[in-house]
Amino acid sequence: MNIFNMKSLHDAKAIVLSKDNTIELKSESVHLLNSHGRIVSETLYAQVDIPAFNRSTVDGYAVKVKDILGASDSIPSILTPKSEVLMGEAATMVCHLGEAVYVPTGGMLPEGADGMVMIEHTELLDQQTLLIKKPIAYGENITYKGDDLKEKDVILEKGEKISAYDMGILAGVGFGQVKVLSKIKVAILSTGDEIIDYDQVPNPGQIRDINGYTLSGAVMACGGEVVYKALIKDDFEALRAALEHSAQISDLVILSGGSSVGTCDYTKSAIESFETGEILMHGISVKPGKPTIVGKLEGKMVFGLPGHPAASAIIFEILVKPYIRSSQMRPSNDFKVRAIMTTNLHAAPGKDTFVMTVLHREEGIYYATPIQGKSGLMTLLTKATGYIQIASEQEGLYKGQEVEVTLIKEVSS
Ligand SMILES: Nc1nc2c(c(=O)[nH]1)N[C@H]1C(S)=C(S)[C@@H](COP(=O)(O)OP(=O)(O)OC[C@H]3O[C@@H](n4cnc5c(N)ncnc54)[C@H](O)[C@@H]3O)O[C@H]1N2
Ligand code: MOO
Repeated sequence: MNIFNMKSLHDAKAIVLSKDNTIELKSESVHLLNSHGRIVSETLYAQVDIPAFNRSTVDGYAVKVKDILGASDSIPSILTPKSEVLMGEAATMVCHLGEAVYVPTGGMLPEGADGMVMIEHTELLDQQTLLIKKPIAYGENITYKGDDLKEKDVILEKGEKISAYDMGILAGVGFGQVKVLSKIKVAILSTGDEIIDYDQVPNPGQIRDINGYTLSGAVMACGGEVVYKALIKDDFEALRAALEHSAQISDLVILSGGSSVGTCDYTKSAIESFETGEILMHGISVKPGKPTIVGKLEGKMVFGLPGHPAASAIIFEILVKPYIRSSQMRPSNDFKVRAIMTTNLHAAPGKDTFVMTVLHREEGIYYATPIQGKSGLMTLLTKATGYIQIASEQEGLYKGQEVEVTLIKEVSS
């Protein structure tokens, strides 16, 4: 009985990421303070120079460098100190030959000066006499107008994610509002008669919804917004109604459970029951996650993930996350670490096998220890630092072999 029309992982990814199936997110304007982690929807250019004026990087005296060539402790150069520059105010004086002007760190350099001497290399004998005991190079201890960023320089390219440092530079050039991609709107449906919410007490045979929350967190971590989250019983009409509502209010629908072929697994038939519904695949040759369904409804992608928490999480990582990133114009850039296997590991022949793994580091080398367990075990995910992918043609991995671990969280040691 060939129930699944199985796709290889490669083909599944190609279908999910094909131009016909990806969406273009709209653009919106957000306040700078809310821009962290958002994706810029148009290239941002500096509108001014940073710094906007020549300024000192030290507390000291602005001088003409040729006045103090060869200055030393034993034969200091003698200059006349002039009025000082005040922080936050324009330097209106001019530094002439034979003169020095006091400038605090970050203060504006007076016209005529071409170097800053640190105060510890000077000695103020009286109001008219300043000894300089060390020479400096032209431009020393000065940042010039536009050294950091010049007007029209690119700050962020379209599609880049805004970091904390980017927020600072955007403030520095005066951006109060930033044009970013709207967050992808995601509906998450946890299906199954046995599923109850966290605040209910399970009767025998019932379990609390884990996937709905894992998937919500995973969507948010990818920069998406969960606009609808619901528990749906194994009831064709209820699932159909939830799918219809989800497709209307979201850009993407994710279901968990009901992807297999049990009598109550309605996901596939519910999608197909709509005129605009279509099944793109049912079954991917991966372990875990084989019964995954990918379809479309009203032009929106619908991912039917397996109910087992680890399987649904792996399929999110390898299929849904790349889909969300492609909608954000960002190629997948999973962070991988090379590590040494601490045990032998068997793979499922003919399938790409994904195994949750703990990483530890000894003397600068990472070691990967697979967490053995069934895909229904949630603790696999909470313990794991990442996962190993064993290609379908490989029989397994051996102890001591170097592998790539794709990180799903930060490495703590
Ligand atoms: N005859 C076959 N049976 C199964 C096959 C198969 O190929 N032939 N594949 C197995 C595999 S692999 C998986 S994975 C599961 C997937 O089944 P479903 O997607 O239909 O998921 P359910 O049966 O609804 O649930 C499986 C398991 O996960 C628990 N679950 C479901 N939802 C949640 C949730 N939101 N939070 C926590 N746990 C959840 C559910 O109670 C079940 O224990 O099918 C195999 N069967
Ligand atoms: O997706 Mo299933 O987890 O291979 O058991």
